[in-house]
Amino acid sequence: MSEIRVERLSKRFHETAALDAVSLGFAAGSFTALLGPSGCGKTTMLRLIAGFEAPSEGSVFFGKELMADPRRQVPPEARGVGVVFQSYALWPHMDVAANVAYPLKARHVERGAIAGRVGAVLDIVGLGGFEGRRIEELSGGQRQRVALARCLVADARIILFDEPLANLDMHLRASMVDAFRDIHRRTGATIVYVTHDQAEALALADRVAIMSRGKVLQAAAPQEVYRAPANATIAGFVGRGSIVAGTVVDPAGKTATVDIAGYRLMARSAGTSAGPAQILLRPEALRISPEGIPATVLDSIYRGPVHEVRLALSAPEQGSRQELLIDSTETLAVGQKVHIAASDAWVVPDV
Ligand SMILES: Nc1ncnc2c1ncn2[C@@H]1O[C@H](COP(=O)(O)OP(=O)(O)OP(=O)(O)O)[C@@H](O)[C@H]1O
Repeated sequence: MSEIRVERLSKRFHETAALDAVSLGFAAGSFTALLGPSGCGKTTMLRLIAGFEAPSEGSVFFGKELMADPRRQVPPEARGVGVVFQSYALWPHMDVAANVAYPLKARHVERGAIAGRVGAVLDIVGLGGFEGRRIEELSGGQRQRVALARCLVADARIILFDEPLANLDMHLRASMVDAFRDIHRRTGATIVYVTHDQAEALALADRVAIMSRGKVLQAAAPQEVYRAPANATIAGFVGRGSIVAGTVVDPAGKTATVDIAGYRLMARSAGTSAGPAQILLRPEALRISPEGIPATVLDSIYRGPVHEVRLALSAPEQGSRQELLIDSTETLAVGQKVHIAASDAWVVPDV
């Protein structure tokens, strides 16, 4: 059974509630990224699913089968789950083939069948022909691929990743992201992937679960988490952007008219009422225009094709200074006065 469901799952370590009554389903064959700041409970959730920790309260199901509750705990080795950690947990003195073959040997798979299976998974992770290499002779990325191959050889229907790319440089990370996507396509396994890197989560997963302080704040498709974050914490955590104070002038269902610093624009909303509101503006939806939100350039950093420009809103009635981030193809001078038009905006729900 490759569907996972956790129900009111809690884990306390002394006074710390590492996980706090979380209910979440992971459909068979889905790829979910658990995303959130350090200490929010991502690894704890993974360890409870794998069986390395027992719940304080609540339960873990694989399909209809109960894996764990406070009274019953199916041991990790009986759950049929593959786990890949950021520390590769390989045997450095053994060669690649021996490391990858380990789960098959533990299951007493016939010797003749092992070499073929090992060769096949090494091909999948791009290490065909590396069987005889010693682990100590491999780069970090290659080691991570061996760990992945060892997980795949066991044919697990559920694969759990705990920050598997955290120790790799940017270039290697990009190539491993491709490898993970490929593996998900090939195996159809249910994948739960822990990361605190939002770009990785958005690129890989078909669903992102944003966690904070032991709770899941929002679990939705990457596009939805980015375009329609359920609250200001998520908006600040996923993608670049600015949350500014505005006023909803006309709620009108899913497209509200809002006023920001005296300029009116249309904003998507989940249903809001008239009055003060927080508005999320993403840099790619903003541009310099003859008419728009009045602002002053604070600084400008060249980031490849565009300049990332930080602006102060000219809105004396708002009291505290409010900032806006835009991507501009033009070079702008510090202190320059401009107007900003927005092709998209989101009224952040009040929670
Ligand atoms: N074995 C433990 N004993 C005591 N406290 C723990 C233990 N494991 C985790 N915690 C605490 O539980 C909370 C959640 O930890 P967890 O490792 O799940 O967070 P995380 O989101 O994976 O963080 P990171 O991104 O830093 O790995 C933290 O406050 C942590 O200190």
